[in-house]
Amino acid sequence: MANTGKKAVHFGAGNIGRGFVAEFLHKSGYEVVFCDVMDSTIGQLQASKSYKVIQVGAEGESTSTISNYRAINSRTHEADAIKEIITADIVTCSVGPKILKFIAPVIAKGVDARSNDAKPVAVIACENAIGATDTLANHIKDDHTPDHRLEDHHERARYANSAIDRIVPAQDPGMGLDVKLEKFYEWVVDRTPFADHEPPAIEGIKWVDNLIPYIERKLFTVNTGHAAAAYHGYNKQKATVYDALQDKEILDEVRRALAETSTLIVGKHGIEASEQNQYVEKIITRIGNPHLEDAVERVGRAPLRKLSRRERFIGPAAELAELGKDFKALLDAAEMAFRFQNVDGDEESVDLAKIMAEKTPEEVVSSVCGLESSHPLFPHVVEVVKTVQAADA
Ligand SMILES: NC(=O)c1ccc[n+]([C@@H]2O[C@H](COP(=O)([O-])OP(=O)(O)OC[C@H]3O[C@@H](n4cnc5c(N)ncnc54)[C@H](O)[C@@H]3O)[C@@H](O)[C@H]2O)c1
Ligand SMILES: O=P(O)(O)OC[C@@H](O)[C@@H](O)[C@H](O)[C@H](O)CO
Repeated sequence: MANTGKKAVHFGAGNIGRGFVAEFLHKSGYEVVFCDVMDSTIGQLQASKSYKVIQVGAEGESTSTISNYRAINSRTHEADAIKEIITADIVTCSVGPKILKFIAPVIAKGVDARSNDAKPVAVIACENAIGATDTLANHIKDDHTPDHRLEDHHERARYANSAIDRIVPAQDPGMGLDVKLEKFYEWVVDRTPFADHEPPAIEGIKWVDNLIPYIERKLFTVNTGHAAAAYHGYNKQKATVYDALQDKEILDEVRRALAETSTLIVGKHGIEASEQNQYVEKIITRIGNPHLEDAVERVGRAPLRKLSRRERFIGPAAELAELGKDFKALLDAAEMAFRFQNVDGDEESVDLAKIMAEKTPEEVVSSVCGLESSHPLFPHVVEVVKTVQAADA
């Protein structure tokens, strides 16, 4: 791809960062400056001129080569990262929703030092969370920008929420920087922050005026189904999501959970039931891709986040409970998530085990799931927690 002289700074050179975001930025002619905190990844990126993105699926394999990048450790070389942001066209990130607050200070300093005469930098968080860019923007503006610099902050940066969908499993360490992923992708971004400017030219982005139906449909179908398969699978000692879905009982659980979220999505967003059914079928095929080897531990990672109020189980179940509709399968999957404790390498699963051992069921539901005791879902989740605590005792 010809160099257009445009530059993107991307925080998080992990699976989706290298495998999807950087691939599309590269294809669109941007130089990509990766910012990460893992010396090993930064070192490999600095020592190489290119890496490969390998798409796998029933149709076979295809490969793209990513080049024209640099890399900075933004923790140890913060000043260098700030310098790059001052002259960047785009800042993206895929670091995980809980890490946004740690990258906010460096982005805030870079944005604050930009000229108001330049086009505002487009900031797009590519995380699995509703309103992730808003969360990042709030950290940047509220916690790291002086009050007197807020009034014209929008002259220096525009913040757009996004929904990003592509399954990128944990990579075999022998792969180096190369990334194996599925062929399918979807990247939907809110156009409204760019009403008075052209949005940045990035191949593959679908620009929309109302992102909520897209992000909710994605999170409550792809990620609800994925997580349900992973947690049921983990509890039946399955290694991968593919293995889990070969078990008819688990596949039924996934289908039941997605039937519940479909009721919500169809009713709330005016999506045709037949279109949602097709979407569900496509998701079940995608998460069951035998070529991906997606470990249940990766898909179940961070159970405290996944059991939280706006996330893939409690979020839709709470809305269904308010509507008097069925949410049983979502709570069956949540039960399996509560059982995802002390998993090797997963800090939140260790914290979850501690919380489950030390707190009353009511305290668990209010602190982990963020539900008020007056909410109609509350007593049902309390029963789930009681069951898991009794089994743990
Ligand atoms: N993997 C997928 O299939 C997929 C798909 C869509 C969205 N996502 C979302 O993308 C995000 C990242 O997921 P992933 O699978 O790529 O995870 P990952 O662990 O492979 O990558 C995260 C990267 O962020 C880096 N990081 C951590 N703290 C940092 C900091 N303070 N500054 C800069 N970099 C930092 C890590 O070193 C790592 O390289 C998550 O929000 C995830 O939900 C993932
Ligand atoms: O990234 P998480 O931890 O929110 O969820 C794990 C997977 O479900 C997720 O990474 C999917 O692979 C991805 O969201 C597909 O688009």
